[in-house]
Amino acid sequence: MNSENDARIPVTLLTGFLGSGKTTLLNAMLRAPEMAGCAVLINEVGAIGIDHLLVEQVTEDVVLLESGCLCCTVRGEFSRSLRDLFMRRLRGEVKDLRRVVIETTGLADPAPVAHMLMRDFFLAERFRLDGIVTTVDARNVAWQLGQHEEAVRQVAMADRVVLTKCDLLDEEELADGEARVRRLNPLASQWRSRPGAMPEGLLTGMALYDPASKGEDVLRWLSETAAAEQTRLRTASAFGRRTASVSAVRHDERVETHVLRFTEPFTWPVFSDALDFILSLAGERILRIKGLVAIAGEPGPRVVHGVRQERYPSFSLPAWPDEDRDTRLVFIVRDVPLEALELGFKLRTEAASETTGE
Ligand SMILES: Nc1nc2c(ncn2[C@@H]2O[C@H](COP(=O)(O)OP(=O)(O)OP(=O)(O)O)[C@@H](O)[C@H]2O)c(=O)[nH]1
Repeated sequence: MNSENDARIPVTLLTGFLGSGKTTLLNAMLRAPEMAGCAVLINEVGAIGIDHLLVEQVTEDVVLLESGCLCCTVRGEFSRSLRDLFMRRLRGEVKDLRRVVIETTGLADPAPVAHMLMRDFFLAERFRLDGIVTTVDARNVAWQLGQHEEAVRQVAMADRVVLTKCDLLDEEELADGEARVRRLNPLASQWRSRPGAMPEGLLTGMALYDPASKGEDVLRWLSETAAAEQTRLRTASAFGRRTASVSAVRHDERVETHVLRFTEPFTWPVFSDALDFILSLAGERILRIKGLVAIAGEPGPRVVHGVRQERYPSFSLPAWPDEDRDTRLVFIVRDVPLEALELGFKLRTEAASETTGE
């Protein structure tokens, strides 16, 4: 069946390593007129979700998948959410559903998600995996592809790759990033991001996702997923119950997500200094930071982002996006205990308060 006379709802999988610009690209995509009628499923690991609060509310249908990493819990909340979406459309509660975009976590392996969309009978009859779009952080491409298997899989399985942070690099560095991507996946088309805009034609002409065009590795990952699924089904029927995970260990076990929460507002210089202190101590062991920070006297939170040791410009929201007014910081780290982060923050903010008398 060609995709033009296929009535199934196209699903785009938006993936990419930690901090590579998925949410930024998603916001740009949702502003594009051709994305009208798009529902969004956002998956986040960690005790709190922040990304869904930062997706601009141009679509009413933003669903947060928070019960764990999508690739590990694919049979649970993810398939349920897609089913619910379809049933709500049938009941007329979702008026216009022309596309679904699923933003995965930065550590997700796309293979189980792709496998589920292609093999689950209910879903495969109603939705079609249109394609996989992967964001690649041009500034950190060598580190990501060199050290993180998840990043390699995300690029290898992509139909379209968007190189991000291009505004921060020169032509030679960008060409190097593109060449690294091409070596892993010569068939994926590549785009360079432009701040605030969806790359032109990014989603046009994406036919059905075709794993066969992606090389042997991708076929192997998909078949490993299928084999794990068979084992799961056998185990499930043997014990008469369903289990949630497809694979016991899919991620680097040393990578953890910690959440710090503070009830008292900060002053910006004190917070900023404490965060810099943590970054200087933990260094390369910090993979990603993001959070909402309560600043005394400001009506909305400051949004902070960091990838490895680099902090990105923070910005203020005019109002809090939900009822919760606490500072919430998510740290994705390797080999950094939560207590070290807590202690670092405590020491530094207390010292600053003593100096300034706050
Ligand atoms: N200069 C610049 N900054 C960017 C670009 N794309 C993203 N960023 C910044 O990079 C940081 C991370 O971007 P996100 O869009 O949150 O990245 P993400 O992939 O959704 O992050 P996770 O969900 O944590 O994996 C933010 O501070 C963005 O503003 C870009 O093209 N140029």
